[in-house]
Amino acid sequence: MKCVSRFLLLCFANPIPIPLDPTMVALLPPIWYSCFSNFSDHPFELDGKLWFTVEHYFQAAKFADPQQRARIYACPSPMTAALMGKDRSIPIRADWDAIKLDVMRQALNAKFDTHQQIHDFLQATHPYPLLNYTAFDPFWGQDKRGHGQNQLGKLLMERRSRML
Ligand SMILES: Nc1c(N[C@@H]2O[C@H](COP(=O)(O)O)[C@@H](O)[C@H]2O)[nH]c(=O)[nH]c1=O
Repeated sequence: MKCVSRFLLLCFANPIPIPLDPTMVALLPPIWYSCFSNFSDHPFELDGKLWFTVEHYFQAAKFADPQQRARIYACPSPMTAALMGKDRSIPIRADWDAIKLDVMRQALNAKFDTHQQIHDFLQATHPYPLLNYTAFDPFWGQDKRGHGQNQLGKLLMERRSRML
């Protein structure tokens, strides 16, 4: 990866690199970074099953109910898995807030262990900050004003630091 500035943020949920300075230009098409989205089509095995996306695994893990887990597992797209995971007509695990970072970490590990190409691409983004750029998710992402915890970006950078 070649960038003219080491301060470029690589944004992947809405993959538009944000130059912090007008002289900064990414030399890769922004869409390439979408492989870091949890919606990306990179299946992996975990807990004895083959999961279509990280989003499927993460949303299913919210529920103790095996039927709801099975429905999310079989969702035809990550968006339908995300919508089903937000359904509160079936209760989520009481300890969800305490475990959700670990669940996401496990799924990301499985994804990047399974797919060598995106593993190498994640490694190649070093030392650029990774930003899950979204106005709609103040926990997993961050908006253009810097509001939000960017926990997904942080987990990806944590995974990347173990590759170096
Ligand atoms: N809505 C959306 C994404 N949101 C994803 O939703 C998950 C958080 O779900 P929850 O904890 O239920 O709010 C987390 O995986 C986050 O990345 N991601 C994307 O790439 N594209 C999207 O359109």
